[in-house]
Amino acid sequence: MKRRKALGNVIGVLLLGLLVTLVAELIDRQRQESLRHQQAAGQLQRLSAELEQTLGALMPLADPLAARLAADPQLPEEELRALTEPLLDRHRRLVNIAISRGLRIVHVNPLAGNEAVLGMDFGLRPEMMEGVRRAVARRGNSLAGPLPLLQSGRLGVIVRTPFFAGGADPRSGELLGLISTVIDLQGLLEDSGLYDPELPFALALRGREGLGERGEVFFGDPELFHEADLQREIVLPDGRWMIAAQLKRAQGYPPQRALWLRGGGALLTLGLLALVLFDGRPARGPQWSESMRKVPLRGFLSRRLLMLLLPIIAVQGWLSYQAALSAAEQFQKQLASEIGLRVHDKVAEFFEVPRRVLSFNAEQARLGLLDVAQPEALVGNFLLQLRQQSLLTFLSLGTAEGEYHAASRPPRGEDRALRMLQARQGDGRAMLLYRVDDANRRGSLISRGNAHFDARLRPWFRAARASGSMVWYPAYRYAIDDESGAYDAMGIGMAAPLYGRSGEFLGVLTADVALLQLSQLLADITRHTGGVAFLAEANGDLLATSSREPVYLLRGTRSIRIKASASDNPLVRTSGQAIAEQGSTEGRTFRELDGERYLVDWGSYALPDGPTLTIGVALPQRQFIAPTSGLLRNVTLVALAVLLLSLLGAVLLSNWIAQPLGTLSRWALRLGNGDWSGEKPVDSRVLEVGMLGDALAMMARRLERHTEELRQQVEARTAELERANRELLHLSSTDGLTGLANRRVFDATLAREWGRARRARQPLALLMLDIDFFKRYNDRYGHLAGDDCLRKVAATLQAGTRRAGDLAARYGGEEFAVIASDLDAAGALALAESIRAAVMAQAIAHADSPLGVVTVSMGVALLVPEDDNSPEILIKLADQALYQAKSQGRNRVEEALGNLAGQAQEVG
Ligand SMILES: Nc1nc2c(ncn2[C@@H]2O[C@H](COP(=O)(O)OP(=O)(O)OP(=O)(O)O)[C@@H](O)[C@H]2O)c(=O)[nH]1
Repeated sequence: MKRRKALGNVIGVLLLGLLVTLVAELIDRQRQESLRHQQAAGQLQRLSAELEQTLGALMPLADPLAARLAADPQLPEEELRALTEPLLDRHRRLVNIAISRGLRIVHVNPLAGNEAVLGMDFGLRPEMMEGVRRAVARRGNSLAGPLPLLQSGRLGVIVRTPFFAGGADPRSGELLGLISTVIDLQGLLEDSGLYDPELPFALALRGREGLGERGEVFFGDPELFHEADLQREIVLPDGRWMIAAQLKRAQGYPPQRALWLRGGGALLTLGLLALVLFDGRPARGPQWSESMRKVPLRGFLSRRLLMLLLPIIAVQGWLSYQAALSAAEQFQKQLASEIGLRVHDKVAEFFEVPRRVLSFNAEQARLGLLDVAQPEALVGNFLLQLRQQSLLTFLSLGTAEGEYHAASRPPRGEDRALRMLQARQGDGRAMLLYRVDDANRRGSLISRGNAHFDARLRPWFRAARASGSMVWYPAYRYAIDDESGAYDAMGIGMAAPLYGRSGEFLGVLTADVALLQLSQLLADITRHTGGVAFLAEANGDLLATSSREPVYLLRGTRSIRIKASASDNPLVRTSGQAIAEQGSTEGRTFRELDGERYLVDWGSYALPDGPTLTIGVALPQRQFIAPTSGLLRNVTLVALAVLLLSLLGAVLLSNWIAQPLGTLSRWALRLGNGDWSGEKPVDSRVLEVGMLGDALAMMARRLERHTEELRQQVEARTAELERANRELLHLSSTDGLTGLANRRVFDATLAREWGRARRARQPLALLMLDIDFFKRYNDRYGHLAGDDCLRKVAATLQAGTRRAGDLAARYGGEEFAVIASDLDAAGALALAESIRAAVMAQAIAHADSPLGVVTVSMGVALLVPEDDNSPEILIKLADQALYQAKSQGRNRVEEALGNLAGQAQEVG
């Protein structure tokens, strides 16, 4: 029975352990799943933003060309080719560029494979007119498609850039034509990371012609829109696309997590099993299986409560710990993302400066508001702009003759007053640096720099010349030989070629920012984080670091770029190496450095129309660990507190339950031992305990009453028994007829008195008495009268023997005997005589007796007990004497004379 119960407990615990483990695993799986969902949502958001950005960067691609065509609509085919060629070269996702005059396409690049497009009229292609109309109505870029491309059958989106008749306000002019830039959609998706089989979700896109959810599905499985896990909107310049994502099936639960969880569950189960198996039993001993040791209720309850509470607390603690970990993880990612985002914003803001400034100036030049022939006025204008743009380092013009006119803010040194730089042909293109006063007037000459500065050899000039349009040029070291080293820095910026009315080349405008400024911005962002942020080119060459280490080395006049993975700053170097190892354009990883763990987070940033850069951020993990460890510590403390409170609660509760029961059981024990004193010791408010106390009290009262009754009954019965015993004793020692001692008592008394007399060496007398002619009496008066006569003789005998040492007994029939101690012969004879006389004196009528009354004959014997005599001899002697009395006439006393005399003499 007990064994079966123990087996049941073991099975119960195993099932409980299994259940707890399964539930914990289920919760963890769900948590993992929701984490995966969150991560996917974040990834989709990032990639969608990337797509928006990539599209956004491609949209204004044809703007400079449009500006050029607006100014000069009749450019010959070769010039058109020269203008479109660099665009196609720089942007690998461009499939072709087509230019229409009015609505008829007059130029397409490349021509090979696109011959069908040439001469095509949009007016005759209604499916294309929609996008064209939108662009014309907006008087700006519009995104059309996606459409299957005539050439490849692949999907392409088309940016329609209309251009209008020029003048002061180009917005009012009539439509001159359109530039159609065809972009490969799949390539676009690849660039933004959306076309990647490794993505954790499947994708579909809808919203052809920017119609959003009303538009057709043009990419992926349309079904996805019905059962999407995630949806997002992609905002286009004149419409929307919708993106739907469905999470791919999980690759399975991480086996390590399962191992941990199941191991924990198994340990918990083992712990519980140990508690159950050794609950209240000695660990070993012969009685282990025979009997269950009794355990106090308090201990029993405490253990049971703990058995119940411990798994709950353990599971609760574990879940809280996991939640805290997850919160910490979220916090960590959020912080890293926030800093990444701020860096990203700053970088975007930084690179927007040269683009904005240059676009403005190029537009001014196109409108004839900047006159290259008036360099003084031009530089004055530049200085004004420089004052408004604190990030701008250079705004310059390089003329077709190699002259140089610039306004500048020196990136280094104490003296940051604006400078005016000029290298004129008249001066042999010697570089002169002047300080500029607040009114933008030329001040003192600071330095004579390069002896023969030729703007045409500078990278910005060459880039603009090569592209024929506004273009980013690669980062380069400034070539201003300033003695104070104020220009010992690198710059990056945009350059745009300027053309005259008749298309003649006038020079190159450039707006440039010193990368030192960017380093400063990055330093501001990461100042209190203990980490670094840096910007590098796609090949890893550093552009700026928040730690402001040099980003290039000088070898003579040559500058050698430093890669992030070779930076002097160990953290930048470690991060650069991590990024190089991973080889992806964005990612997140952890790296150890000097015993500190860092989160390295990087992403790519594509300059609009320019190169793609890498933004890296490395943050020490203690930044995240501090709040996290606080959280974890709190969770652990709370779990411990709950554990202690549970222990205390279990003990208190057990005590509270066990204490009154203990008192009651001790009381019941006292009651069992017959101690009725004392009142009910417990007055509990708990119904069951109260009832038990009342029941025990009632039982005690009943038992007390019952015991008292029993005691009284026993007392009465004992008294009765004693009386009966006494009566029995009396009856067994008394002759029923006469009330004298019977023969048994006579025999015992004689033996006892004989012994006593022998010890005292005193004589013992025996008197034998027999009624004379009693047969006759019976015969005459009847047997009843005979009995009555016997009683009367006995009463006389009793009355005559009142001494303490005398015993009168019925010897048998009508014969009586008297034992008399302490009497000599004379006394014995006298006693006999008095009895005889007393009987006769009673005068009981006896008609058949010679005297007419009842008489008695008596024989007396007396002996001092010796070795040669005995009680039997004494009886015999008395009997002989009686016989003599009978034979000598009756009614007389005879003595056993011979012996008696001798005896008496001896005694006397
Ligand atoms: N009524 C009555 N008679 C008894 C009792 N015991 C003995 N007897 C009678 O006593 C008589 C004794 O008679 P016997 O021994 O012959 O002697 P006796 O008639 O007394 O003559 P002696 O002794 O020679 O004088 C008998 O007849 C018995 O029946 C008794 O308890 N009650």
